[in-house]
Amino acid sequence: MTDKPDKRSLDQVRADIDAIDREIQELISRRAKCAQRVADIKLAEVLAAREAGDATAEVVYYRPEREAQVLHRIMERNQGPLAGETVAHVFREIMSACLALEKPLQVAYLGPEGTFTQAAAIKHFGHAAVCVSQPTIDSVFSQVESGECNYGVVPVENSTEGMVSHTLDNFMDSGLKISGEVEMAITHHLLVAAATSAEDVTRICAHEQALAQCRNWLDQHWPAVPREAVSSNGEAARIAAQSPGVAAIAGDMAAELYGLDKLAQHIEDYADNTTRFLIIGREEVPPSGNDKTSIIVSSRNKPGALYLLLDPFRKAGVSLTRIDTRPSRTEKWAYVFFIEFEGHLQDEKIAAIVSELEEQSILLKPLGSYPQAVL
Ligand SMILES: O=C(O)C(=O)C[C@]1(C(=O)O)C=C[C@@H](O)C=C1
Repeated sequence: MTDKPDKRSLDQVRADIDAIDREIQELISRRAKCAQRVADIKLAEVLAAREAGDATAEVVYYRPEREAQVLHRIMERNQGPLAGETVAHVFREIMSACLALEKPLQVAYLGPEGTFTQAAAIKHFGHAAVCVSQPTIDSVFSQVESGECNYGVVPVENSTEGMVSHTLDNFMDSGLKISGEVEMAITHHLLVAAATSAEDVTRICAHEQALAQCRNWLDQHWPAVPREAVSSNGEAARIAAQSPGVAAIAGDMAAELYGLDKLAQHIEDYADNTTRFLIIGREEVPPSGNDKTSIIVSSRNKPGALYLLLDPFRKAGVSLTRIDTRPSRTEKWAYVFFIEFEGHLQDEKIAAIVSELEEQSILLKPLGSYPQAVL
């Protein structure tokens, strides 16, 4: 049996916590000053490059490969009692704040507010990034292309609903690069305005994908209540906040944003429902040591075409993480494949595979190499 702590020992431990907090705060300030110094160095380097005749040189404040390395190292050296991922989340926010001191990032995401895409943007960039809601995937791309926003966040695949073809189609025409990926476990709740009871609910609203992902649960628990598909779960939550008769299916972010109560939690039919998002930007990302590469390849419509495209990966022992095909949109493209694999375009082995593929395909477009998701 452990002794009940007395008042003095509680005070003592709190005094320890106060002293530790002071130290942590000092260290965070020192770290932030380092980030400011980093920003000065980056700016000086770009000014020197411009003076030397490189008119296109631009300061790149956000460095995804460096952030991934920092977060990996934090998780590796973690000794507990906090989980490695928990500590990494804290450092994610510290780096986010340090980067905002260098330059606040504008991040376009597929909105509206309260959707999982916004949650993905915050998970990846931290709370110091300025996240800007966009009505469509196209406008996320165009905001980044025009330089209005530094980066964009778009959904690319869902473990139960499959790939988001509109995102992949955008890559065919865009010069943007993938600079990162985020995975989000998607958990849905049944949400209502405060003080609404189950008996008051006469309609359930959600995006059609969310309605599909919760179909069995709804059939079992709410068979008689009409369901209505709306443009997003965030929109459903907004409606529920204004109309007590409406329940919304949405995630924690929407519940918090609109101050909704949970009538039921985790109502999705499949527990491991995950959505993957891509970060899009204008720069190529240097290797982090733990990277993925995405390419678009089109090949001639001849027997064994897919086999020929995949064989270089098999020979080099490189793991594919995804392969998808889209209907070709030009006459000469017979097939268009989206292929993702482990490694970086700057790795010799990967560069050799890509040049072998180039010989066999009508078109090969690298979409970028980027650090594998850490959190
Ligand atoms: O190392 C850099 O290039 C930094 O700008 C510093 C820092 C950090 O806080 O650690 C901040 C932003 C970058 O995205 C990466 C890392």
